[in-house]
Amino acid sequence: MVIVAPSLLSSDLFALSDQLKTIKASPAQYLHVDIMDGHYVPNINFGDKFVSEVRAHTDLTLDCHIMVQDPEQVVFDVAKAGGDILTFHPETTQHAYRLIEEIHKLGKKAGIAFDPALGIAAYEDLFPIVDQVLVMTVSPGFGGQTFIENMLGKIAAVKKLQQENNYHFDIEVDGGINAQTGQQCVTSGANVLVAGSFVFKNDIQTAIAQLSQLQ
Ligand SMILES: O=C(CO)[C@@H](O)[C@H](O)COP(=O)(O)O
Ligand SMILES: [Fe+2]
Repeated sequence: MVIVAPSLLSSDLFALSDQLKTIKASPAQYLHVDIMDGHYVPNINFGDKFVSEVRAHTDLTLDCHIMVQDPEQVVFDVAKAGGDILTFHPETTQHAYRLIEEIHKLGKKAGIAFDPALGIAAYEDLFPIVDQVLVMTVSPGFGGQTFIENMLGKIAAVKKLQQENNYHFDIEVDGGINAQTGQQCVTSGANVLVAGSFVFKNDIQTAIAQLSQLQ
Protein backbone atom coordinates (compact mmCIF):
# COMPACT_ATOMS: atom_id res chain seq x y z
CA MET A 1 0.00 0.00 0.00
CA VAL A 2 2.64 2.54 1.06
CA ILE A 3 5.10 3.50 -1.68
CA VAL A 4 8.67 3.96 -0.49
CA ALA A 5 10.92 6.37 -2.37
CA PRO A 6 14.59 6.22 -1.26
CA SER A 7 16.14 9.66 -1.76
CA LEU A 8 19.41 9.39 -3.68
CA LEU A 9 20.65 12.61 -2.08
CA SER A 10 21.83 10.46 0.83
CA SER A 11 23.16 7.58 -1.28
CA ASP A 12 26.84 6.73 -1.65
CA LEU A 13 27.48 7.96 -5.19
CA PHE A 14 30.62 5.84 -5.50
CA ALA A 15 28.60 2.73 -4.62
CA LEU A 16 25.39 3.76 -6.36
CA SER A 17 25.35 0.84 -8.78
CA ASP A 18 25.38 -1.66 -5.88
CA GLN A 19 22.93 0.41 -3.86
CA LEU A 20 20.49 0.47 -6.81
CA LYS A 21 20.67 -3.35 -6.97
CA THR A 22 19.93 -3.56 -3.24
CA ILE A 23 16.96 -1.21 -3.66
CA LYS A 24 15.72 -3.21 -6.64
CA ALA A 25 15.58 -6.30 -4.40
CA SER A 26 13.55 -4.36 -1.80
CA PRO A 27 9.86 -3.34 -1.79
CA ALA A 28 10.74 0.24 -2.87
CA GLN A 29 8.85 1.29 -6.01
CA TYR A 30 10.31 4.75 -6.60
CA LEU A 31 13.73 6.38 -6.61
CA HIS A 32 13.53 9.99 -5.43
CA VAL A 33 15.90 12.38 -7.21
CA ASP A 34 16.28 15.87 -5.76
CA ILE A 35 17.18 18.60 -8.22
CA MET A 36 18.38 21.84 -6.61
CA ASP A 37 19.58 25.06 -8.18
CA GLY A 38 21.42 26.95 -5.42
CA HIS A 39 18.84 29.71 -5.86
CA TYR A 40 15.39 28.56 -4.78
CA VAL A 41 17.24 26.40 -2.26
CA PRO A 42 20.80 27.06 -1.03
CA ASN A 43 22.16 23.72 -2.21
CA ILE A 44 23.20 22.58 -5.72
CA ASN A 45 23.15 18.90 -6.62
CA PHE A 46 21.76 16.62 -9.35
CA GLY A 47 20.54 17.61 -12.83
CA ASP A 48 19.18 15.92 -15.94
CA LYS A 49 22.54 14.22 -16.66
CA PHE A 50 22.29 12.37 -13.35
CA VAL A 51 18.66 11.43 -14.08
CA SER A 52 19.65 9.89 -17.41
CA GLU A 53 22.51 7.92 -15.76
CA VAL A 54 20.14 6.54 -13.12
CA ARG A 55 17.51 5.82 -15.80
CA ALA A 56 20.03 3.64 -17.62
CA HIS A 57 20.50 1.52 -14.48
CA THR A 58 16.96 1.05 -13.18
CA ASP A 59 13.37 0.44 -14.20
CA LEU A 60 12.00 1.85 -10.94
CA THR A 61 9.84 4.96 -11.17
CA LEU A 62 12.01 8.09 -11.08
CA ASP A 63 10.30 10.53 -8.75
CA CYS A 64 11.97 13.86 -9.54
CA HIS A 65 11.69 16.63 -6.96
CA ILE A 66 12.51 19.87 -8.69
CA MET A 67 13.60 22.59 -6.27
CA VAL A 68 14.49 25.35 -8.70
CA GLN A 69 13.33 28.85 -9.51
CA ASP A 70 11.61 28.91 -12.93
CA PRO A 71 11.12 25.14 -13.24
CA GLU A 72 10.29 25.48 -16.95
CA GLN A 73 14.07 25.82 -17.42
CA VAL A 74 14.74 22.25 -16.24
CA VAL A 75 11.51 20.22 -16.14
CA PHE A 76 11.54 19.31 -19.81
CA ASP A 77 15.19 18.22 -19.77
CA VAL A 78 14.52 16.07 -16.71
CA ALA A 79 11.51 14.53 -18.44
CA LYS A 80 13.58 13.84 -21.56
CA ALA A 81 16.28 12.27 -19.39
CA GLY A 82 13.76 9.71 -18.14
CA GLY A 83 12.07 11.25 -15.11
CA ASP A 84 8.60 9.76 -14.59
CA ILE A 85 7.06 12.03 -11.96
CA LEU A 86 7.96 15.72 -12.13
CA THR A 87 7.15 17.57 -8.93
CA PHE A 88 7.84 21.28 -8.67
CA HIS A 89 7.15 23.99 -6.10
CA PRO A 90 4.21 26.01 -7.49
CA GLU A 91 5.41 29.35 -6.10
CA THR A 92 8.55 29.08 -8.27
CA THR A 93 6.59 29.65 -11.49
CA GLN A 94 4.06 32.19 -12.73
CA HIS A 95 2.15 29.50 -14.57
CA ALA A 96 1.84 26.36 -12.51
CA TYR A 97 -1.38 25.26 -14.22
CA ARG A 98 0.20 25.48 -17.67
CA LEU A 99 3.32 23.64 -16.53
CA ILE A 100 1.23 20.74 -15.23
CA GLU A 101 -0.59 20.58 -18.58
CA GLU A 102 2.71 20.57 -20.45
CA ILE A 103 4.11 17.79 -18.26
CA HIS A 104 0.97 15.75 -19.01
CA LYS A 105 1.39 16.35 -22.74
CA LEU A 106 4.75 14.57 -22.44
CA GLY A 107 2.98 11.54 -20.95
CA LYS A 108 4.54 12.18 -17.53
CA LYS A 109 3.03 12.59 -14.08
CA ALA A 110 2.97 16.04 -12.49
CA GLY A 111 3.26 16.89 -8.82
CA ILE A 112 3.21 20.04 -6.71
CA ALA A 113 5.29 20.44 -3.55
CA PHE A 114 4.38 22.54 -0.52
CA ASP A 115 7.19 24.19 1.41
CA PRO A 116 6.47 24.00 5.18
CA ALA A 117 5.74 27.74 5.19
CA LEU A 118 3.25 27.53 2.32
CA GLY A 119 -0.43 26.93 3.04
CA ILE A 120 -2.41 24.77 0.63
CA ALA A 121 -5.19 27.30 -0.02
CA ALA A 122 -3.40 29.24 -2.78
CA TYR A 123 -2.86 26.11 -4.88
CA GLU A 124 -6.01 24.07 -4.20
CA ASP A 125 -7.24 24.87 -7.70
CA LEU A 126 -4.47 22.60 -9.02
CA PHE A 127 -5.65 19.59 -7.02
CA PRO A 128 -8.06 18.25 -9.68
CA ILE A 129 -5.26 17.98 -12.26
CA VAL A 130 -2.17 16.85 -10.30
CA ASP A 131 -0.97 13.28 -9.86
CA GLN A 132 0.94 13.93 -6.66
CA VAL A 133 0.85 16.43 -3.79
CA LEU A 134 4.12 16.57 -1.87
CA VAL A 135 3.94 17.92 1.67
CA MET A 136 7.47 18.89 2.68
CA THR A 137 8.16 17.91 6.28
CA VAL A 138 11.44 19.88 6.40
CA SER A 139 12.50 23.08 4.68
CA PRO A 140 13.75 22.00 1.25
CA GLY A 141 17.46 21.97 0.45
CA PHE A 142 19.22 19.40 2.60
CA GLY A 143 19.02 15.81 3.76
CA GLY A 144 19.26 14.81 7.40
CA GLN A 145 17.00 17.50 8.89
CA THR A 146 14.48 17.05 11.70
CA PHE A 147 10.87 16.23 10.84
CA ILE A 148 8.46 19.15 11.43
CA GLU A 149 5.58 17.62 13.35
CA ASN A 150 3.30 20.60 12.63
CA MET A 151 3.05 19.38 9.04
CA LEU A 152 0.84 16.45 10.10
CA GLY A 153 -2.14 18.81 10.10
CA LYS A 154 -1.35 19.87 6.53
CA ILE A 155 -1.16 16.23 5.41
CA ALA A 156 -4.54 15.58 7.03
CA ALA A 157 -6.03 18.68 5.37
CA VAL A 158 -4.82 17.52 1.93
CA LYS A 159 -6.22 14.03 2.60
CA LYS A 160 -9.59 15.49 3.62
CA LEU A 161 -9.85 17.51 0.39
CA GLN A 162 -8.78 14.46 -1.63
CA GLN A 163 -11.51 12.31 -0.07
CA GLU A 164 -14.25 14.95 -0.19
CA ASN A 165 -13.63 15.67 -3.88
CA ASN A 166 -12.56 12.21 -5.02
CA TYR A 167 -9.23 13.52 -6.29
CA HIS A 168 -6.80 10.87 -7.48
CA PHE A 169 -3.41 12.25 -6.49
CA ASP A 170 -0.91 10.49 -4.25
CA ILE A 171 0.10 12.25 -1.04
CA GLU A 172 3.86 12.22 -0.62
CA VAL A 173 5.93 13.38 2.35
CA ASP A 174 9.60 14.27 2.25
CA GLY A 175 12.05 15.20 5.00
CA GLY A 176 13.03 13.57 8.27
CA ILE A 177 11.08 10.40 7.53
CA ASN A 178 11.91 7.31 9.60
CA ALA A 179 9.79 4.45 10.96
CA GLN A 180 8.22 6.66 13.64
CA THR A 181 7.60 9.84 11.65
CA GLY A 182 6.60 7.74 8.63
CA GLN A 183 3.91 6.10 10.74
CA GLN A 184 2.61 9.51 11.84
CA CYS A 185 2.45 10.64 8.20
CA VAL A 186 0.66 7.48 7.03
CA THR A 187 -1.84 7.82 9.87
CA SER A 188 -2.44 11.42 8.72
CA GLY A 189 -3.05 10.34 5.12
CA ALA A 190 0.27 10.08 3.26
CA ASN A 191 0.82 7.11 0.93
CA VAL A 192 4.27 7.90 -0.53
CA LEU A 193 7.21 8.12 1.88
CA VAL A 194 10.50 9.68 0.74
CA ALA A 195 13.43 8.76 2.95
CA GLY A 196 17.11 9.58 2.51
CA SER A 197 19.12 9.37 5.72
CA PHE A 198 16.91 6.69 7.27
CA VAL A 199 17.43 4.39 4.28
CA PHE A 200 21.08 5.03 3.48
CA LYS A 201 22.47 5.42 7.00
CA ASN A 202 20.93 2.11 8.08
CA ASP A 203 20.67 -1.28 6.46
CA ILE A 204 18.96 -0.32 3.18
CA GLN A 205 16.75 -3.42 2.87
CA THR A 206 15.62 -3.36 6.50
CA ALA A 207 14.81 0.36 6.49
CA ILE A 208 12.79 0.14 3.27
CA ALA A 209 10.95 -2.96 4.53
CA GLN A 210 10.04 -1.14 7.76
CA LEU A 211 8.61 1.84 5.87
CA SER A 212 6.75 -0.28 3.32
CA GLN A 213 4.91 -2.16 6.09
CA LEU A 214 3.42 0.97 7.65
CA GLN A 215 -0.35 1.27 7.45
O1 LIG B 1 13.97 17.11 -0.84
C1 LIG B 1 14.71 16.77 0.07
C2 LIG B 1 15.45 17.81 0.84
O2 LIG B 1 15.14 19.04 0.34
C3 LIG B 1 14.78 15.37 0.41
O3 LIG B 1 14.30 14.51 -0.58
C4 LIG B 1 15.92 14.80 1.21
O4 LIG B 1 16.74 13.97 0.45
C5 LIG B 1 15.33 14.03 2.36
O5 LIG B 1 16.35 13.55 3.16
P1 LIG B 1 16.08 12.99 4.63
O6 LIG B 1 15.42 14.10 5.42
O7 LIG B 1 15.16 11.79 4.47
O8 LIG B 1 17.43 12.64 5.12
FE1 LIG C 1 13.04 15.61 -2.09
